[in-house]
Amino acid sequence: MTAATAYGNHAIEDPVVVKTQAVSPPVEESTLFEELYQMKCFRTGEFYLKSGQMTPIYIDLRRIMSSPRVLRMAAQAMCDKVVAKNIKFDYVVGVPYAALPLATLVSDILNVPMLMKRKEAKAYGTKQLIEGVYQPGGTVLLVEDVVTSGESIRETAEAIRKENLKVTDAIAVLDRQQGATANLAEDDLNFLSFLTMEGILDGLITKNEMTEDRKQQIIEHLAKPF
Ligand SMILES: O=P(O)(O)OC[C@H]1O[C@H](OP(=O)(O)OP(=O)(O)O)[C@H](O)[C@@H]1O
Repeated sequence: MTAATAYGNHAIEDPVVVKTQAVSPPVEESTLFEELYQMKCFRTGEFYLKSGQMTPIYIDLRRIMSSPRVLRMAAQAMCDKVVAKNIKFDYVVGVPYAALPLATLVSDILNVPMLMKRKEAKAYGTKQLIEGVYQPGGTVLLVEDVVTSGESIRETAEAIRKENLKVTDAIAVLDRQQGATANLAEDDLNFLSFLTMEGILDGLITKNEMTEDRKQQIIEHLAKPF
């Protein structure tokens, strides 16, 4: 029997219990910032993004998979937001690769099935681009780690929509605030994030690692078209 839940109709046999809110109190932005700071996820210098743009600040959330506690906290933060916004979905898909561990935990915390989108289809086996068990017509929530332009989310949504699945919402741990919200809206995707670049820069000011002037310079740099 398929179980209908607050998150939609699951294509799995067992009754589903949504267990999100009872598990732990909501994650605070400042708490997650501190954990990411301690894990050295924020680096200033000269780095290049997927888009080719130079950035004076690089945010590497791939590091958090090395701490199950912090990884879970980041996933919980996204779950809190999804629940607060009352977003409904039947499947969770992480944008490959960095968001895959996060998506796994979001799937576990919300008890919603996960699917996996490959970067490239394999040339052997089933040759599928989307792995997992799903019913056409189901709705997918996309999970990202860090978003810049939103292009990776857009590409993932496109591949998922080709499988006759719906995608209306995407959530990330962090938005670099470089146009993703507007870009994704053009593709009928609502985008939410738990943290923002501005919040990270403010946090680095409190750590005496950045001045207000430098923050403004960085914001101006990141606002340039790329
Ligand atoms: O919003 P966008 O402009 O698409 O940029 C963000 C994407 O860039 C990074 O992935 P990356 O391409 O480095 O690949 P990875 O996840 O495999 O490390 C990040 O994990 C996002 O997926």
